[in-house]
Amino acid sequence: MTGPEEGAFRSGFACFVGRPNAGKSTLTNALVGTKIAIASSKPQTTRHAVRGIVNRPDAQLVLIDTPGLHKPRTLLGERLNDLVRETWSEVDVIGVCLPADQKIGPGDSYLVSEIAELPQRPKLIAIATKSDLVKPDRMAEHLVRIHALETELGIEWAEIVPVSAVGDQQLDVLADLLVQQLPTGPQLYPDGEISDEPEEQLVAELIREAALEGVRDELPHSIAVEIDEMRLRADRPADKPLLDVYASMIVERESQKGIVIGHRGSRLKDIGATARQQIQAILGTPVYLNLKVKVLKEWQRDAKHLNRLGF
Ligand SMILES: Nc1nc2c(ncn2[C@@H]2O[C@H](COP(=O)(O)OP(=O)(O)OP(=O)(O)O)[C@@H](O)[C@H]2O)c(=O)[nH]1
Repeated sequence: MTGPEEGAFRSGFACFVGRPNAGKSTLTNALVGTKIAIASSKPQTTRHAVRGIVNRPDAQLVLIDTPGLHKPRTLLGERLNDLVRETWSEVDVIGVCLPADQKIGPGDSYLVSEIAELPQRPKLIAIATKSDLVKPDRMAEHLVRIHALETELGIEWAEIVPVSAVGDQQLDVLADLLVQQLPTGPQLYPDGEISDEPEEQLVAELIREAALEGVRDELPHSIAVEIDEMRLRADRPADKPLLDVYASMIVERESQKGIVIGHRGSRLKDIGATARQQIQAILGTPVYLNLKVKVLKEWQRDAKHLNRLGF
């Protein structure tokens, strides 16, 4: 059946949620594609970090980043959780990522029940991620369990869809399903603008990701990254730009500083190399990266520090 709005342009916001390692980032990157371009314009329609924009002839889907939801033990934890709930209430559709190679557990149920309690609930799509890792019978079992969450938690899935971001299975289907949940409306961002996260914030996030690689369990939320200075070096020819980035990684304790720096500075070197590569790839400019590690005791509990770090 063809409704009156069939064929109309749709636009809106989506975010992916799920336990750590559920495949959210990989999925986002796969949907947005590799052509990330950074524009420094501030988002007009949302205060939240835009992770990427999917532009299609029939729709514009804006993917929003949210930190994970955690049991709050500090002021930072509480603020992050509030931010997450706020973001959830403002998007049109939430993709709940439930990796097919893992049993649905209490963490997943907690997350979904938190969404169920939102006063304004967006549409929900259950995404059985990493479909390439499992056989059809395991996937069938997984999908049945996902379906059962509806009655268990009092929610309703608009769709349930298996996807593999790595194997490029059903990505188009997922994009279509997400777009179907958006209201009709005009483009929210100009064409060609893939991500409009302010550059400094993006660079800080890339450094933080590099720093957490391999030590996520030891330092989950104890690292913040502050950009001390970031600008194009003055005396360079126009066709050979160099971006100078001075950044501090902020930890809470001396022992954490040791972890970040590593044996004879080996980890710090790796972090720098990884982050520099990522920044260069995304900004398209060669980068000189100078990284420092600072201890700011209990920064997560201190409102002044939190404000300064942008939380
Ligand atoms: N085989 C397979 N692996 C995947 C797929 N998607 C993600 N992965 C892998 O799963 C791991 C976690 O993926 P991420 O995208 O970082 O997961 P995330 O949910 O963003 O993780 P957090 O940032 O910790 O919350 C990575 O090693 C990915 O390569 C997939 O479709 N198939």
